[in-house]
Amino acid sequence: MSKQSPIIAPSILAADFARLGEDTAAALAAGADWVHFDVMDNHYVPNLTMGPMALSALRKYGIAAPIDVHLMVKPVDRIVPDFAKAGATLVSFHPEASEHVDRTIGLIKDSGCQAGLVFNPATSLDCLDYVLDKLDLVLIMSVNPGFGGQKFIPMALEKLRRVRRMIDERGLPVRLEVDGGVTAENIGAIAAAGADTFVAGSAIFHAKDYRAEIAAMRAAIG
Ligand SMILES: O=C(CO)[C@H](O)[C@H](O)COP(=O)(O)O
Ligand SMILES: [Fe+2]
Repeated sequence: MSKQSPIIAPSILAADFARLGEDTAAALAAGADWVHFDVMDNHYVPNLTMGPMALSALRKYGIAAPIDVHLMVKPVDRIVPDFAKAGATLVSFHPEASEHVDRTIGLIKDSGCQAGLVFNPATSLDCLDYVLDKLDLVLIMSVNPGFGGQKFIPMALEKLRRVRRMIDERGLPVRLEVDGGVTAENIGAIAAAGADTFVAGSAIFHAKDYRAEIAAMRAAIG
């Protein structure tokens, strides 16, 4: 199993919160594949964003694309079924935010969602040895979580290469996602390091022309 077809997932953290439905729909109409939905709890990370009600509102508005929920909340288990009911497609969490990583993965799957595990820049990949075959996605953070608009941390590239090797050696259909500071300028190097799923917030939503920005990203991925 090698790299899967590229997915571009705009982080709506950088969208206009006063017109979230329209802005999300505009990014999808401009060629994005997924919606990346950042959930911050002012506890696991020092910021506060959106919950299941906002996700449900996007579904009601008519957003039908896969919604990739990035949970930066601790503890994580209690809120997982709420996001599943609200219409999440994939739910990712940080191992530090769960007392029992394997149990949380099971909970996400039993709720009817795909499961992802997220690694901060300084978090070890050790637990992946034990759970990689149960995951649908591994997310490598290329910034410290909590805020959009930060600069890409280059050491994420080596981590991506390591996870790409693990996925390929085991022949697993696991997506490898990157999140934080992704731009049309650095996305080529990120793809070459093994990522196939790209979150980009500021680069897309702060661009004048979403379509041109997404097209430039796709061209650079190759
Ligand atoms: O999880 C996140 C931050 O914790 C965001 O998804 C990430 O920062 C994307 O925003 P940008 O592309 O602006 O860096
Ligand atoms: Fe994120």
